[in-house]
Amino acid sequence: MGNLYPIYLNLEGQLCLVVGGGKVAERKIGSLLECGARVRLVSPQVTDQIKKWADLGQIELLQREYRPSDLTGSFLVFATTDNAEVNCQVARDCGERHLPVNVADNPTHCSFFVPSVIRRGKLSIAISTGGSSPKLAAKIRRQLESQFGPEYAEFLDLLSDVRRQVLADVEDIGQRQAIFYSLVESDILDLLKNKKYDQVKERLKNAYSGYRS
Ligand SMILES: C[C@@]1(CC(=O)O)C2=NC(=C\c3[nH]c(c(CCC(=O)O)c3CC(=O)O)Cc3[nH]c(c(CC(=O)O)c3CCC(=O)O)/C=C3\N/C(=C\2)[C@@H](CCC(=O)O)[C@]3(C)CC(=O)O)/[C@H]1CCC(=O)O
Ligand SMILES: NC(=O)c1ccc[n+]([C@@H]2O[C@H](COP(=O)([O-])OP(=O)(O)OC[C@H]3O[C@@H](n4cnc5c(N)ncnc54)[C@H](O)[C@@H]3O)[C@@H](O)[C@H]2O)c1
Repeated sequence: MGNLYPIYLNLEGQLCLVVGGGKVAERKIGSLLECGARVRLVSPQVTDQIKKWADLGQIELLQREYRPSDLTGSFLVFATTDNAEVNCQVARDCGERHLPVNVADNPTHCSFFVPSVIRRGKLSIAISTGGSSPKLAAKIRRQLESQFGPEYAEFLDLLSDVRRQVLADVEDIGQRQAIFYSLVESDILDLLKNKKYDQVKERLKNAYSGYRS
């Protein structure tokens, strides 16, 4: 396998098919729902949590064995059964239809892997070991989790607001770059971490008040 190409997908409203309804399916469905995907699940047996999602109308449940026609309309496919042959058939069917497929028990049949993810508001950090060791990916996630605290979510919200304002107010590209640079390099993250919000306001005011066109 060569280098993997990392991308961030917008799954809002997109139909994702999950084949199999066990522990792995439950984890994949949880993260798909967090991203606003529509989930169709096909599996004779399902976990209690999956049943709950179906009862609440949060996912579509087809409680039977997989058929190739289940793939119709899918944007992404996850083969998570405990039957290697079924998973392999799903991968083949997806290959014929040029559909991206994740196969839980066989990295060589995956056209994409699911990474381990840290989220802090709009910041997301994804970690993959190219299928070599999901356990190491999870360990690195835990290490990074302590390094990137909740203040990053607040910082990004501020940066996003300021960015919109600066793009509207400051015509000169050089000046805009200088403002963005000074904010990113400032001590605002530390101030947020220590809840010194008055000083944060001060920093923001100083950062771009002199530049208005
Ligand atoms: C990151 C994460 C994302 C997610 O699934 O949400 C993820 N696996 C996670 C957890 C996890 N995985 C496994 C256990 C059980 C404990 C253990 O056995 O270690 C646990 C639970 C735990 O660790 O507690 C075992 C396992 N995983 C795969 C196989 C099959 C194989 O390798 O052949 C087997 C062996 C089965 C066996 O032994 O029979 C395959 C894949 N798992 C991947 C991703 C992809 C590669 C990612 C990369 O590039 O690194 C890939 C290739 C396909 C895919 O699923 O996308 C998530 C961590 C979330 C987090 O905690 O942050
Ligand atoms: N990728 C990962 O992150 C990861 C992690 C752990 C384990 N695994 C592997 O993934 C596989 C699934 O693990 P699990 O713990 O979720 O298994 P599980 O036993 O909890 O669930 C298997 C599910 O597959 C369903 N199923 C069986 N045949 C089917 C068919 N023909 N059509 C549709 N659904 C069918 C069953 O009804 C059941 O719901 C195993 O092979 C395991 O080794 C992968």
